[in-house]
Amino acid sequence: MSYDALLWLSFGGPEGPDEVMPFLENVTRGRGVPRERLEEVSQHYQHFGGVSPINQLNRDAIAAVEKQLDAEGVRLPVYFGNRNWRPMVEDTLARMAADGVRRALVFPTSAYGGYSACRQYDEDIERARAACGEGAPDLVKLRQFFDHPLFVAAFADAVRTARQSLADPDAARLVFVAHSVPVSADAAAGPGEEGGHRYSRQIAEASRLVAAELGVESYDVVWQSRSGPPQVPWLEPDIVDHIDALHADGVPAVVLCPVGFVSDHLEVIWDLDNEAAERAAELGMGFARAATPGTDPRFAELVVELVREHVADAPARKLSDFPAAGCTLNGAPCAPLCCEPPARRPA
Ligand SMILES: CC1=C(CCC(=O)O)c2cc3nc(cc4[nH]c(cc5[nH]c(cc1n2)c(C)c5CCC(=O)O)c(CCC(=O)O)c4C)C(CCC(=O)O)=C3C
Ligand SMILES: [Fe+2]
Repeated sequence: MSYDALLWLSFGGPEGPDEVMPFLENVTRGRGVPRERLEEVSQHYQHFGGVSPINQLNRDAIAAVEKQLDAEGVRLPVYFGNRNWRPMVEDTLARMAADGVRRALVFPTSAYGGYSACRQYDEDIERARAACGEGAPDLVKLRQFFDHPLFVAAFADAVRTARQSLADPDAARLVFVAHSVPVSADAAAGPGEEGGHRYSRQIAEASRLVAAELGVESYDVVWQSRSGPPQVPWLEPDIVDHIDALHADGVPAVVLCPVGFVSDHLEVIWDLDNEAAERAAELGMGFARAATPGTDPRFAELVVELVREHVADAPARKLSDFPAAGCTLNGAPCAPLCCEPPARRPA
């Protein structure tokens, strides 16, 4: 099967103070996130002049992928579209259609399964194709890559580098962090034979692989950026509470690995570099945060490898036995009953 473009599909973020609220409204429409939470999160963005780094990080990553495609002699123009902010994927897809694209691969900027990390990108694909109407390009999403050797190696090296910034590197506890999701959403995502929990299991698996690469036997997996109403349970513990718990156990320092993300976007630089770092400082603990892999040259290699693997119908290069799901046509779910949205709560 041949393809005539690659669509880079991401979350999106504001690029100025006036864009913050409209962006947050796009993210949370119909999701029952309390107004107070929105006000609070908008302050995180305003702290950085209303600019999330995510769009520029995506543009930089795309430039690196274009170079890599070129170096490997793969002729595939790359387009950039987002779920929640400009460039919106609907507009990008319309431009692709106008440029004569008939069939494109889609790289979603999330390595994982689950509703928010996988299925919601399928919904974006469906929505953009519906908006495009007659002549919408066919869109084939690339697979989940949480256990790809290049993804794991980039995180492992980033942890090594972060650790070196600490006074006593060997005393630091390794803590993996990913975006929390509602417990019900996690339980609902994953086909029958997995019994749901695809997202949290893949996070645990990626963490295990990175720790193994580092030769670290004991580590933790915790969550960040909880949203939603307080009475709804989300995956726990939260990273800030966890730092308290480690301190109470006499742990002198932490090295955080944001294994759930591919770029140092706002939730990483606020919730980890700001909130978590501040708590560690208050407690007199050493703190270091590993970089995400998006700017590592191996990430561009990984993306091009996923493209080539798909086009050649080659076996997936992966370090775990977990299914390499996520690869579907025109926004279809990756398995029956996989990653369907949990029942929505009224706002
Ligand atoms: C699993 C997951 C990922 C990882 C997978 C992936 O990377 O796709 C992720 C990534 C991101 N989440 C981001 C930002 C936000 N997420 C929110 C809200 C939510 N995230 C959720 C889950 C996830 N989110 C969920 C279940 C909600 C509740 C509302 C809902 O059910 O949808 C909100 C609303 C305000 C609030 O925090 O309450 C914001 C602003 C940004 C961009 C940061 C920037 O601007 O640089 C990125 C990359
Ligand atoms: Fe899925």
